[in-house]
Amino acid sequence: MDDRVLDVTGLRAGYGPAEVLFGVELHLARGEVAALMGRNGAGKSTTLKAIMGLLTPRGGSIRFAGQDITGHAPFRIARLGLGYVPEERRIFTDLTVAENLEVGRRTAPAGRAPWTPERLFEFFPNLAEMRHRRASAMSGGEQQMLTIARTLMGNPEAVLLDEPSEGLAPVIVEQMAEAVLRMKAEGIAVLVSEQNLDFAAAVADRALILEKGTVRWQGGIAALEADEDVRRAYLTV
Ligand SMILES: Nc1ncnc2c1ncn2[C@@H]1O[C@H](COP(=O)(O)OP(=O)(O)OP(=O)(O)O)[C@@H](O)[C@H]1O
Repeated sequence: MDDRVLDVTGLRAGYGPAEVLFGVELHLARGEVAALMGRNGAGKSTTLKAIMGLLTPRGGSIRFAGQDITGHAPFRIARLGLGYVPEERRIFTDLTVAENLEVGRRTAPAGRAPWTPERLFEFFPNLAEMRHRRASAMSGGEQQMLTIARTLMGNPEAVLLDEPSEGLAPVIVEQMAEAVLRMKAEGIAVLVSEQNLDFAAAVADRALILEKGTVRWQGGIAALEADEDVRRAYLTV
């Protein structure tokens, strides 16, 4: 069986006249966590949006779970088992935590134990405590956690996570890292866009670095931590 859950080749995308991605190549193995790194504007969010179908690819191909999904609508891609957690939290602020989770519920693929609110509350004890609270009364970090929990209710095989640590307090960042590691323990593959090397090192096996819309470097996280030249060239400001 193919060990790749996601295969992106020669991906080009942009906004109007602006070309942003110039042939991105990346793959994600089943159950692995990979960090998509690079400075502001390198094209990380654009890559995730193009994979998810929120932006129509201008070239290249995207395969997910053995199917060509290039140019497919986001809801069809989600239905195949690809979850997406955008930078801006997408929750219903008028609904409670428990109701938000119900909105995300989708049938699990055969052979996989489905996520239920009860299982998720074990996973995210903070959310359990506030299950009847309206999402509007939650902090930004809590809302981010709820977005992840709701994505899991869709029983994804892989999740695209856009800059989960950005703008969050250190204690929430730690919880976020734990959440990613738990997803990995459940066999869910995660492609996480991230600028913070500490966060990437805490969760990922491998890093890919984007610069100006192409992957310039890829390798193990330990290799990246040890390579000051690469970090200086592509990561630090
Ligand atoms: N909606 C948009 N319309 C036009 N240009 C955009 C749009 N969104 C992003 N861009 C441009 O695309 C380029 C890549 O942006 P992208 O958000 O993918 O970068 P990023 O690596 O995710 O960085 P950041 O951390 O700032 O989100 C930038 O030059 C940005 O200005």
